[in-house]
This record gives sequence, structure tokens and C-alpha cells, in this order.
Amino acid sequence: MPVQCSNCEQKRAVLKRPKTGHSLCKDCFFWAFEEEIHQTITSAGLFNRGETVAIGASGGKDSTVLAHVMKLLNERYDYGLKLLLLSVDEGITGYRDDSLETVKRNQQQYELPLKIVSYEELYGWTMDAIVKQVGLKNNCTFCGVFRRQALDRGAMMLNVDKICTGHNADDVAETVLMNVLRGDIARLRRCTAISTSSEGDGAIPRCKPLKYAYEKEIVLYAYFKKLDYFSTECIYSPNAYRGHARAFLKDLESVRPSAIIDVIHSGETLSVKEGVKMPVQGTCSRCGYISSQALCKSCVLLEGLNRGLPKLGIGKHHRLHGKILAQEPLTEQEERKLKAVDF
Ligand SMILES: Nc1ncnc2c1ncn2[C@@H]1O[C@H](COP(=O)(O)OP(=O)(O)OP(=O)(O)O)[C@@H](O)[C@H]1O
Repeated sequence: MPVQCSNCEQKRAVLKRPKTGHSLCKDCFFWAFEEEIHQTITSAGLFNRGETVAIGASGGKDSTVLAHVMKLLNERYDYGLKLLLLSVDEGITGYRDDSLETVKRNQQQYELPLKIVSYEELYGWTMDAIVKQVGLKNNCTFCGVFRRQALDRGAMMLNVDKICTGHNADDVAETVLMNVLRGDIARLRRCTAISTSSEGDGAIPRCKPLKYAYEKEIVLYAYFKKLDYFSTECIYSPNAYRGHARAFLKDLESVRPSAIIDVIHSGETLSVKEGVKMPVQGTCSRCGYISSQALCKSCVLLEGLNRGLPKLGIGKHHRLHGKILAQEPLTEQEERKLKAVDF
């Protein structure tokens, strides 16, 4: 027998909300999903009238839904924001070139300006070339570090006030779990923040309007709205450790759907005991980007690539950074360690 929408009690329900278990019709689901994001934005005070906001657009489901909902809410509630799309081309043939085609179509569909910055123009390296040198084991480290900085650099070129990304509730809960499993207290403390402006770290503030949106609901929203997005996984394999946290969270979610929000809530309310050493943010002495070390991770990784020492910046080689950057000679053993690639 058809189930009636538990909200309007008029139309036929087409889905059971993964987040609440409510049976809803399409329109009531759209409304509930969009209103929750509006609530997230207003209760955290993510934006101020008149601001220019760059939406990190990868062409994937999360950022496509983010662009769609941001445009809709900006008009529905007259936020007074100037929105634009910002994409990073990591130089991954057969993956990012295709997803950027989706972003270009989204640009037309949403009538938003688009800026694309590439690793090649910013660093002189594409991910294809990086993988050739470093192999498939640590390539996600290069990509993650470079992307974060590339988004900031693109945002600076556009002179925007804020960046927003499509990180969703599942992403945040996975990150909490990952930081617990790694004992990374500094990141554990920061990772649930909805906006980096509260951390006062000097870079362009970033925020996550989809922080409380379940991935399953984002997929449903994109599906029922027939949004144009790119759904292929990165060809250079997803981050393996995050994959374990993801699988664990999915298991938990299947027995207790609120597990995602519960983990986020635990992360948000954790307090770190006094005396735990936290990194002190400064600026990179080479490029001026925010960094807790003398050199930012991006500059260290780039130096390693340019000198054929792919392990520099991966793992615990901090002692050698100073030596290398001061152009001091390495011992044979040190050189061997930094050249070794685990394919
Ligand atoms: N190449 C990129 N250019 C611009 N923004 C990006 C890019 N890659 C990721 N982002 C931003 O970071 C967010 C999280 O990225 P992640 O790699 O976790 O992708 P995801 O969860 O698959 O998201 P999406 O579905 O939007 O690709 C994205 O939603 C997007 O806002």
C-alpha cells in the first residue's frame, strides 16, 4: 500500500529520510533538506550580507548540491551574497578533466562565474606527473596539501571573503574517527569547527554549510532534483586510512542511523586537557602561507619533488628538512631513505 507523506499528509511518500526515518514526498523532502542547511548557515552566522563567497566546485555530488542550494537560499532568503565557483584542476587525466566539464555545465546552469586554478600553473606539477614520481602510496598526501593551498590561492586571486566546501556530515564524522584512531589531538580539536574563522588562522575563512547533511540525503536530493554531477571515484585511489573510518562508520550507521550525528556531537563537545601541546600557527618563510613549521607542508613536498626526494615531507623526516633547505649535503643513508618509493 502506498505510504502517505508524514509531513503534508497529502502526497505519496517517495522516500524514508535516512536522517530522521520520516516518510516524505519529494517536495517536503526538498523543503526539509534546504531548510536544515539554511538553519546551519544562520545559526552559525556563516556569512554576512555583501560578502563574496567562493564555492569549492569539484563537479562531484556534494559540491554540486552545495552550489545548487547556496544559490537557491541566497535568493530565497536574500542573503545578499555574491557567489562564484572555484575549481582546482589537479591534473588527473580521465578524472578531473571530465569532472571539470561538469563544473563548466554547472556554471551555465547556475549562471555563476567560474575560476579554475591548476596544480600545473601553481606548482609546475600535475598529479599525473607526481604519481609517476612518488607512486600510489602517498600520492593523496600531495594532492590534499596542494589542493588546500590551491583553493586559498585561487580565492585570493578572486579577492573573495569566504570559501565554502561540500564537506558533509559523513566526512566530518569520518574525520573525527580518523583523528581519534591516530591520536591526532590538534586536528581532533579543530575538525568539527564549521568555520575556520573561529580559529583565527589568518587564511581566507572556510566553512561547511553541509556539515550536518547526511551523504545519503545529498545523493537523494541530487537524484530527485536531477542535478548534473560527476560520480566517478578518483583513479589514484581514495585515501586508504579514511576508507577504514568510512567502512566503520557505515557499519555503525546501519545499526544506528544517528551514529553520524552522534560522532560529530562527541567531537564538538570534547575538550582537550591543559598542557597538551598544540601547534602554533605562523607563516611559511618561503611562500608566506600559514604554517606551524618554518616551512609549510606544500613547500617541503614541492622541494622533495623538484629534487627527486619523494619521501621528503612524508612521515617523520622533520630533522632533515632544515638540512635540505639550507642546501647542506645529506649522508648516503639519508639520501637513500628519501628516495625510496613504495609502489
Ligand atoms: N578539485 C577541487 N576543486 C574545488 N573544490 C574541491 C576540489 N576537490 C574538492 N573540493 C572541495 O572539497 C570538498 C570535499 O572534497 P572531497 O575530496 O572530500 O570530495 P567529495 O566528498 O567527493 O565531494 P564532491 O562530491 O563535491 O566531489 C568538495 O565538496 C569541494 O567543495
